[in-house]
Amino acid sequence: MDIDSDDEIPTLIEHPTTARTAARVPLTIICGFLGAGKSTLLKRILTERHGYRIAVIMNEFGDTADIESKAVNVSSPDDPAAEESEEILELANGCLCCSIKDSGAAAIEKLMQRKGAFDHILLETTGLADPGPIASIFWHNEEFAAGLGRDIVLDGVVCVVDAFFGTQQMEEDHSGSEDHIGESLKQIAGSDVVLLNKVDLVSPETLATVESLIQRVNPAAPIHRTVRGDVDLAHIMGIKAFSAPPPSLTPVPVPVSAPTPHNHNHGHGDHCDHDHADARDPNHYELRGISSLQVSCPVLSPARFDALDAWIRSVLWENRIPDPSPSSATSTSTDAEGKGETELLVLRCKGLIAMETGERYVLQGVRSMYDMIQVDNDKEGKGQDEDIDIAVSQVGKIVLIGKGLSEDVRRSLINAISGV
Ligand SMILES: Nc1nc2c(ncn2[C@@H]2O[C@H](COP(=O)(O)OP(=O)(O)OP(=O)(O)O)[C@@H](O)[C@H]2O)c(=O)[nH]1
Repeated sequence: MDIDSDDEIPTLIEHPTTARTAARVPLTIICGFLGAGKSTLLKRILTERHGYRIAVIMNEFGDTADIESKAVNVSSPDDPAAEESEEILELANGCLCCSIKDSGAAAIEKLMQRKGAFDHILLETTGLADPGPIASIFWHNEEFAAGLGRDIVLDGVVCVVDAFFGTQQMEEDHSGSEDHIGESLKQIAGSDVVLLNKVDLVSPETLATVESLIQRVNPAAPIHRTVRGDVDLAHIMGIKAFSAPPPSLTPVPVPVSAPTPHNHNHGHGDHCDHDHADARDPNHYELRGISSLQVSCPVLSPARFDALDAWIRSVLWENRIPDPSPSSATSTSTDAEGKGETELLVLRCKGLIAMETGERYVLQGVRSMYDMIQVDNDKEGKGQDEDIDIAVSQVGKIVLIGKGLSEDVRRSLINAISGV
């Protein structure tokens, strides 16, 4: 990406706030461990009066007796669409429930025929699903962009984690193979928001432990504690994870006289009752083959921005850091020897990049696909304090989540952005 090139300058026609993009319905992917509480969350959304018009796409709503019985109540026997009620149900609170039993795309296409009847789509995945490939269907997919992509835009990925079994699941969900990353870790890695559910079942200590694990696997995702999926829907919908700066990467401005910042990336409500004794090195963490890496990003010149872009391409597309010197070479897929070292693989990357020219870019990546989208300082700071723009212009941050994110990778990234 060459930001100096005239070809790359965003055109006035395609500004993000134009009518074309505004008309698209946001879609949120809900993933999570088996039994973590995905269906409970969705049932709550489908049955409570919350004022949102949401279409929920569930895997097996045929098994969800209480939702079906409500649907029977709202279906009229002489309704010509009754035959279809097995696939799309209209619920009393204005939501729609759609089954995705057969072909996912067909279910969504059918749903989109009712566009206007809902403002948001929630898509539940199975407990074993890796959200990365699913997110890819709705992002950077040419077929999708030419078809459903005209009506739908990916808003974010939400992962429901079981507070009771979460730690155990993350520890166990890892086969003997060095290359295997457990699905539960992929789900946390691939998410933009984590709902830590079933907090009623655990002690504050257990809660702090599982929360700390999640945060170290995915430092970019805010964590919200929930009981039976009771969450303010604004935390999981309309988050614009693929176009707006991640809130957890947005530095909070601190008054000069303030004490040492209480550096919280996660947003579990307004309280903070757990201790932070477990807050180890926040820049690098590895659990069962998956690791995360955070690097502060200085204000970049256009040349450094290009170097960062080239670095990301090399890491995401070729699974290697660019031109590693023999002493700093990280074992990669091209390393024939590979003796015991971990292959470099980025499952997710996020970042906020400030330019000398005053522009800000959001980096958002899912596996080999990524975007660096320019953020409109005035319009995209939704719900944020205006002062934050000042702080953001001074420093950015890059977070990588995946495998083999060694010290060499960090050094190489720092070199790329600092020009060393
Ligand atoms: N105590 C307690 N139980 C919960 C909570 N949330 C869900 N449950 C229960 O946990 C069980 C599993 O919840 P589900 O919502 O079916 O979980 P799921 O993620 O949809 O499960 P799969 O579809 O099998 O992956 C159910 O018996 C729920 O009633 C919670 O916050 N606290």
